[in-house]
Amino acid sequence: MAITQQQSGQLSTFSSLRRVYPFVQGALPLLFVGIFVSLAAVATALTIPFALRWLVDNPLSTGDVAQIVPGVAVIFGLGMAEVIFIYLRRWITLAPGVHLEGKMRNAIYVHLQKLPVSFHDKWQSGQLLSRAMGDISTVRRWISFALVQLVTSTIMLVAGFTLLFAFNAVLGAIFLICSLPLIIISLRFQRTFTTLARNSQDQQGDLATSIEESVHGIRVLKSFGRAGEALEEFLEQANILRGTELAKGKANGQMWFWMLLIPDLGFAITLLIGIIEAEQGIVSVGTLIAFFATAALLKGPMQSIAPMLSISIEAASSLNRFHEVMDTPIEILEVRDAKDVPAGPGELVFDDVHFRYEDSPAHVPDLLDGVNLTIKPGETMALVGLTGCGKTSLTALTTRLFDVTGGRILIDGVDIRDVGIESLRTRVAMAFEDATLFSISVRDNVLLGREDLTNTENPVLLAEGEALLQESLDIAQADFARSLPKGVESKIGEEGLSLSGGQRQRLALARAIAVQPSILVLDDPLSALDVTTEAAVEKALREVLGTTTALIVAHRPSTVMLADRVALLHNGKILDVGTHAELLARCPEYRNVIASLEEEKR
Ligand SMILES: Nc1ncnc2c1ncn2[C@@H]1O[C@H](COP(=O)(O)OP(=O)(O)OP(=O)(O)O)[C@@H](O)[C@H]1O
Repeated sequence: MAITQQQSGQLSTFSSLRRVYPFVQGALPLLFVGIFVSLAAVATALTIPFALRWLVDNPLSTGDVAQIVPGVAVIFGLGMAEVIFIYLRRWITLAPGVHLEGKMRNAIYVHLQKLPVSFHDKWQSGQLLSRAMGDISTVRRWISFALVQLVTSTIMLVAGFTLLFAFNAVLGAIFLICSLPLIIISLRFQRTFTTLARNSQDQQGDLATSIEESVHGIRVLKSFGRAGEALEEFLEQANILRGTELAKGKANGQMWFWMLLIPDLGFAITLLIGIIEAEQGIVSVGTLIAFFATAALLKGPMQSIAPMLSISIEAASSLNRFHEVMDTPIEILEVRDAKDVPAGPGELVFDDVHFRYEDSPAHVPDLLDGVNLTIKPGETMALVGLTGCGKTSLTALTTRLFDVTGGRILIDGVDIRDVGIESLRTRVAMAFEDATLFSISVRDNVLLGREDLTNTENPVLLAEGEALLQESLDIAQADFARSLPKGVESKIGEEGLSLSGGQRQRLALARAIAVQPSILVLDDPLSALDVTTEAAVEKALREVLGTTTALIVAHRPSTVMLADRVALLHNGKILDVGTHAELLARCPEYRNVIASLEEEKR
């Protein structure tokens, strides 16, 4: 999805930057200390011209050698103090930036975990990755460096110009007038650079997605001989980004050109008039030197406006991109003071359930258009239907990956929207056809849903976890895990890619079993297994399923055989429920579906 600039994109740079406050709040005292130290550096620097004036107008003009040495020593001391203050500022302001970075990254991670599956369906992972990494780092750089610098430069400019006016009002006014075009140039730069910065960040996100997708899908690309096309597409995106970066560089370069030229021009004009005034005795040489020493000090802050502005604009844009994710509401909400799912036998009821995807066109009827189905405690129900009829969608509703758009789902008589989501997801475990494993050990993958047995020091619980791990592996026929180089401690490659599809499915099944749920929802989790392994898994599963309520999406007739009853999903409704034999005998649509499943199998 191409991310379009949303509401937050229309905020001014200042309003966008202000939104950093909640994240930097805790580190504000340190930030203020940083600004204070920075101002001390400024004050020290601005004192040097006074010392210079004194040195030129007094000991140097009178030739009082005894006073020259202490005068020089004072100037040297002031210079050293300024260096130390600048060093301290850099050191002190590092911590608030790192604090903010951690806080923002944690916040976006937590929010991403809570956002509904529908959000993740719409957003490219590269876009999320670039917002969680690159954009947050940009904001950190702004806080640690640009913000303090900007505040210090502004104060230094105000104080410096006041001093210039105090030294000589005419020269001060000339220097100020000569510097005014910088404001117009800065405003023009801000307009151009805001758009460029935003485009560049979005394009970086698109590029990250492209890399992520080609790495993830490398097998498909290679086997279909599409690596060349993928490379071309990547190069095209990289070229677009290069163009934007070059445009940014050009805008920056132009800005720098004026930022360097204008103060120098102002300096030259003022110097010329200053020399004429000194000639005429209107100002003393000492005052003139002090004036230009101050003016020279102001060149730094003036010229720092360009880079500070560009960092600030980038940070504003990064904050907008960050908030586009953070502002997305968590649609799957818990009721206030949600209770745990009450202990019960595990009856699962779909009561006139309606469901449609957000982006489904208005004229299309609901995907699930009044599903009524009761799965009795301990019963195994297979769910069959033609491809695309909504079986996976129906299973996703049971753990509130999506919410029903009408009707309700009850567990032991309680609406699943009235209980805590965490509690719901420990009572209902799912395994999907597309088995996702994490880059952690086999043990941690299988016991993922059993924090109570892993995140503990208690030896009894740890032993229980070990026994459960072994049992789950046995039931899922995942014995291969024990022969991996480090057994169950072996770390699985990214998303388990170093395992075969069937091995991944078996570990995902073991993970669902290890939750010891009262309701098990399996979305065709055995599709990648050979017939013999599938039979072995089913035999072992039958023992577990004796006490567990199960809803199994079946794509193979053999999976249907595992069930006590079968429900046929047809045109958004449950058309019939019965044993395999009953449905075969009385339901032509069922015979049709079974025939198509057998066809697929061949
Ligand atoms: N996240 C989504 N957003 C929008 N539409 C979706 C989404 N997921 C699925 N769909 C659409 O909903 C319909 C039902 O999909 P679903 O995966 O539930 O069917 P299924 O019966 O499980 O299919 P299959 O048997 O092929 O696995 C399909 O037309 C699909 O394109």
